[in-house]
Amino acid sequence: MKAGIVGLPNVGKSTLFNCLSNAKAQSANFPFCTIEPNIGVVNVPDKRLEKLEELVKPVRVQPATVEIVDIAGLVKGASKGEGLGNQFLANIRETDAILHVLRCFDNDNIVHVDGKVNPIRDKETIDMELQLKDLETVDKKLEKVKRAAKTGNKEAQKEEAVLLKIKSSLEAGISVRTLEFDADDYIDFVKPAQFITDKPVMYICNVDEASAVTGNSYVDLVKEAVKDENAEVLFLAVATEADINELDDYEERQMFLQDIGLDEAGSAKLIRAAYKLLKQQTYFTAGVKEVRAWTIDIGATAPQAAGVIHTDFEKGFIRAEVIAYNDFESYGSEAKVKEAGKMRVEGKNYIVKDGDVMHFLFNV
Ligand SMILES: Nc1ncnc2c1ncn2[C@@H]1O[C@H](COP(=O)(O)OP(=O)(O)OP(=O)(O)O)[C@@H](O)[C@H]1O
Ligand SMILES: [Mg+2]
Repeated sequence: MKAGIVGLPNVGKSTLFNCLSNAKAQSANFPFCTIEPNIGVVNVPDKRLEKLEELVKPVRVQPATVEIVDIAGLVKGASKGEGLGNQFLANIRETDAILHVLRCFDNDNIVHVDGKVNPIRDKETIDMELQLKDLETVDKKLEKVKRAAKTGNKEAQKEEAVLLKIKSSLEAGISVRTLEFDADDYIDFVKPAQFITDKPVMYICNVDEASAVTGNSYVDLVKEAVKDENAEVLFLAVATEADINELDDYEERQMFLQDIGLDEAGSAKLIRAAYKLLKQQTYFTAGVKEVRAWTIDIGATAPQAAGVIHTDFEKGFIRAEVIAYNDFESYGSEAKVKEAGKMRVEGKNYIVKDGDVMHFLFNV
């Protein structure tokens, strides 16, 4: 699962990537600095993992990770190939969620491709290009399904109706993610089409250092503009945090963050939000050799969770011993949790909860 950083050229996408990842992307004050996507595997900060480490004192600790892709900037006309657009749209299609970066800082030295800072117009420009790309997709699909629908094929007629609804919405500037579908229609017709505007989105307002804690009027405008989208809006002093992230020493980084009024890096918040946006959650294994956070889909069953460790664990799954994270923390060890009768045994149908500390029993 990966999240793609999307936005106009020169708004701070690569700089944001550098806040998040230790892989360094080139960032510079000119449009189209990035062409080939930069890919980074980013650790998901999790206080619970730190606590488990403290309690269990393992040899190794392995956090959950999420993949972040820094993509080239899109401009008006990208869907028609403007500014190398088509290639970049393909890069976006390959991601599972969109981190939409909006320039929310004034700075005359930093070029804005459309002349003036205006995050709302910028957002609309990007949305429109993505919607135009989806229109192309829907038109191609309609072409195929039309003939079958005409001959009376019921399934094709159903699909045609769904596609027509998508088409007219896109033409009205409405993204697929905001539409409602019958659950089966969604699974059969919408999901497989992989519409770009169906991917979950989060808005990241790139602000100046002085607005790192409070945001600014641009951020307020963005929040107002997207209030019906059910999407998260975060703000982050991207350039400042990228500078801080350059420092190797943790204490030093904390000091600089406190200087600008933050007790935690905005990028840490962002990574956790991206993880959620990708509909991922964490369970833990807590052995003396290794304490580890594992990533599963929200709604995964115990055998599916076991399968993330090894496919044999899933195939031969017998049962799982489960400790709720809060119990582990309050009793302080597996032994004490057991003593208190708080360890549960769960079977094949158990839906894993975020933070569960798990141990699997299986046959090979
Ligand atoms: N909050 C900010 N305040 C001031 N300058 C910033 C801020 N964020 C980024 N910049 C500067 O803006 C310029 C463009 O940044 P960056 O290269 O990250 O943009 P980009 O969106 O990746 O562009 P491209 O689409 O061309 O790859 C850089 O000089 C960067 O230092
Ligand atoms: Mg870039």
